[in-house]
Amino acid sequence: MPRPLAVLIGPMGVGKTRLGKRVAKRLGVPFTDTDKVVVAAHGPITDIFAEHGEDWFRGVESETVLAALEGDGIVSLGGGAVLHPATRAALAGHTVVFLTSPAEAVLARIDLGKRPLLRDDPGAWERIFREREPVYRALASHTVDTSGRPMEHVVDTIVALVAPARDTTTKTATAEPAAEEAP
Ligand SMILES: Nc1ncnc2c1ncn2[C@@H]1O[C@H](COP(=O)(O)OP(=O)(O)O)[C@@H](O)[C@H]1O
Ligand SMILES: O=C(O)C1=C[C@@H](OP(=O)(O)O)[C@@H](O)[C@H](O)C1
Ligand SMILES: [Mg+2]
Repeated sequence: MPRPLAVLIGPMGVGKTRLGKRVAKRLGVPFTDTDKVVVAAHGPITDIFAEHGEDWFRGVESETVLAALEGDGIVSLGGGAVLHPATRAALAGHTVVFLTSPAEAVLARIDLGKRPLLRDDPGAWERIFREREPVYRALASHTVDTSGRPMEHVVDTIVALVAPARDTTTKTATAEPAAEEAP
């Protein structure tokens, strides 16, 4: 059964989407951003929050994450996906990379208009992060600070963490038929 090489978690704006895409490209594996899947099916996240509320979004988000965990490659979650118990349970046993960054670095980078939880109160980032941090840490197999260096360097770090798992998968896949051919 396929499984992701790594799942990227962490608060809003740390780079899960951008870095995940670049890591997948570098490794030549598929990339799934669960927010993008939700948006493709239901429209912009700000509109979903306004029309259906956060709880509805979290339900759809969790179903989307569970489906993505049945696939391969790199999977990036939305920052609050780990709030859902089913998502947390499903992440057990996966390679989970917690991306983190100081608040100042994040708030300097992101488009607040696209993040409904921060748009009217950017100071909420730090508060939301502190609330969720124990959950991120509990789920993480690895933690990577994405601030203070060029994105490609952060990509290098994540690739170095994740590539050995891909190499093992490849070797196992090629080794099995050879073993069967032996007398
Ligand atoms: N290491 C980095 N250095 C500088 N900018 C970054 C870095 N990582 C991400 N960014 C920028 O921060 C913004 C938010 O990134 P994004 O991938 O959407 O974060 P997330 O998915 O975690 O919310 C984007 O504009 C992205 O280009
Ligand atoms: O932290 C959160 O609760 C959210 C993070 C967003 O994703 P990113 O973390 O990719 O920005 C998006 O899922 C939604 O706006 C809610
Ligand atoms: Mg994202």
